[in-house]
Amino acid sequence: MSRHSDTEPDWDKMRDQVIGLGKLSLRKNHYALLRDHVYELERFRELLDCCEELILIARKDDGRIVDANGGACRALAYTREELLSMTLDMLWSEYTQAKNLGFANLNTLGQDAEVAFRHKDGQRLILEGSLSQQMADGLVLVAVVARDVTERKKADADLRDSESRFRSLTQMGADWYWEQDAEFRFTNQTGGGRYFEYFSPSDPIGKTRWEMGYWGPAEDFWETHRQMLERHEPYRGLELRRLGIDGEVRTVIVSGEPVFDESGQFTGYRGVGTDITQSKQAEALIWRQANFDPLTDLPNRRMFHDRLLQEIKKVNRGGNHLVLLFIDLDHFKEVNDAFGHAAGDLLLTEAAARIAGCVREVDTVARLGGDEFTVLISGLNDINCIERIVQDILSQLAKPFCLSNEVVLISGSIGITFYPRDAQDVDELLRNADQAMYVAKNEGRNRFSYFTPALQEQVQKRIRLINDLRGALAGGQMRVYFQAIVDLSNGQIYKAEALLRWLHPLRGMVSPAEFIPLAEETRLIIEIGDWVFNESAAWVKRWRTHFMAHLQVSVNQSPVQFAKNNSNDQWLAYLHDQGLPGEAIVIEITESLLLDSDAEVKASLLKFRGQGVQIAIDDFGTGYSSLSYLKKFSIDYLKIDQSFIRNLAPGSSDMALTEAIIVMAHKLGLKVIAEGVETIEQRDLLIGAGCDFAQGYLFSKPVPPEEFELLIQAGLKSYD
Ligand SMILES: Nc1nc2c(ncn2[C@@H]2O[C@H](COP(=O)(O)OP(=O)(O)OP(=O)(O)O)[C@@H](O)[C@H]2O)c(=O)[nH]1
Repeated sequence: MSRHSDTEPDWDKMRDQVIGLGKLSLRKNHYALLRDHVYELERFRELLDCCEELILIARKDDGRIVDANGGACRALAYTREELLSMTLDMLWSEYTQAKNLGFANLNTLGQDAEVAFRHKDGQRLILEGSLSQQMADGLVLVAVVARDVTERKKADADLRDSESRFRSLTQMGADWYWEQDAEFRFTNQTGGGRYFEYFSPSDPIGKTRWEMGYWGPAEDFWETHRQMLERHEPYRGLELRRLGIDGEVRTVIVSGEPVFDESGQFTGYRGVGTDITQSKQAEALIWRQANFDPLTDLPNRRMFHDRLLQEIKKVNRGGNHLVLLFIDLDHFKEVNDAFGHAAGDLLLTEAAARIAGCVREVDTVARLGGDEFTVLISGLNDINCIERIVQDILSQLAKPFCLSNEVVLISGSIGITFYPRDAQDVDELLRNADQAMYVAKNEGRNRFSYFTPALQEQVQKRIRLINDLRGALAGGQMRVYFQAIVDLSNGQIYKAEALLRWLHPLRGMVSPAEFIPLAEETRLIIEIGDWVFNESAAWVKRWRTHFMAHLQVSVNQSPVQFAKNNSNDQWLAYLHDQGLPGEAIVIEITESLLLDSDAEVKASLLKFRGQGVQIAIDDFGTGYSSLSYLKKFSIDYLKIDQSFIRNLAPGSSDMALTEAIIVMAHKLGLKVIAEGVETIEQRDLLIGAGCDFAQGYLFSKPVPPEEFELLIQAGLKSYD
């Protein structure tokens, strides 16, 4: 142990503080020299403690730590005392292994190496530094001088990770990343998938964007864009197009932002690009499908509506007249029925082309659906030339259509309306054109009709009537009248026809000719027809029970009612409920029903007949008067139309026709009823011709059921 005074240092203590070798090499008799060394060492020690690097000295053999500086204490969170009580492998788990390998697994002894130490709290610290061996007093010491690079390594790894993520994402996706210098020339481009293969040269490096064949949405686009670049402004979603080597235009979206260095100096732009060609194409396809008719390639109803609206706005801003033509092909259904839907399609396509050929490019020809087309003609100074255009369309449509192996003749009916003369808005204009077209149809087809104020009045009246008709049944305004049908052999009432009457609260009696077509069109006839049937059945039941056991009532059934599947079943069920036999009822149908007939109509008629209900053909002679179906559908009665009876005179053609019908019907086993018999002469001629039954004013007008009942009771006064 050494002695010491106040002025003299405590050598024993100092000796302990001297780094590493001090303790072993200290000699007291070298005091003066030593004192200088000690001061020097103390300063050195302080310096080493302050430095951020870790310094650890340990015995190589057992790894015991013999010295540690302040940097080591701070980095590892141990006090110096703690460290001096530890071995190196407690901090560095691979120490023993590294030592056994002669530290060969470290880069090289004495050079920068990277080792993992353990922090006091268990965390892993990456140290980068050197490892050296020293000899002191016969001992081999290992000196670790290192820096804690954990944070830096982590930041490097994060950066590498994020770069690799970015790289793999840009490689995988169709988007790309680009950089430009201060002259807006590309310096880098990454990603883009196959996009750049569409262009030659595909490499943009060294070029500006406008040198690469892109074009923008407007003619002066590049000028404006370059001005913006010069102002170093960011941009988003710039849509550009470029022609690819495959001849297809490709669309890209580009976004960019200016880049500045640390001194605030502008160094260029960087940004991203996306090829949106496919989505643009899909968008265009969807738009086309939504706005064009796929069969004829003409604008469809929706597009037509838009264009009509635009044209109306132009007229409202002071433009010329606007003309709307509504074209419907005549009897087009027959083309489908006779030659098939595919042939119908061919005809529609050809008709579309012919119509389009009659008007200017600027006019809109559209297909609203089915065989309906519209033409919008705007900016006309002289509206008189419309008739020439319409005539041209009609004659083009009337020319033969060659469909595969067939030559088909067809025609069209056209309605014409003017804006603003005929309507206030799109819907009204279209509706009026449609109405005018219907007038052309009703007047015989293959012609045109203008929409006129009278027509407008007619249309409004029609709309009012339809509205009133909707409430007529519930409002108790409907009546069933009965007209007697007499047996011409004895003048007795044998049957009656049930006839619908509408007693309008304001207009009085509305003619069936006026409201029945409307009821059919609106399908109100189904409900009304059921009511007529039920009423008729109820009355005939009463009359059969009290007055005339064999009385039959005929009820008219329109094709619309036939089209409703279960109408007939319902009627038969009602008869059954009333306890009435089928023979009490005759169903009157028109020839056209049989002409258009399908298997369902036939089945339906057979079902009636199966229940004893008889079938009569109404208005015979006015339609096709085809004989074949009379047999095919097992018809019971023919009703000769009153137009033949009206002019019945000996030797007249109507007389000849009437006689022929009667003979033919009898040969086929059918009975004949003459309609509209008004005079005794007509009656006698019919008796002479062998007609079975007759109805008409001569015998009785259609009368309310109560009156008809009196008729049955009283017998027919006019028959004598
Ligand atoms: N081939 C074909 N037929 C169609 C198409 N769309 C609708 N139709 C048919 O076109 C027909 C249109 O008939 P309508 O206009 O009602 O009647 P029409 O026979 O022309 O008789 P009128 O118009 O009274 O002269 C219907 O039979 C539809 O089934 C289509 O795209 N292709």
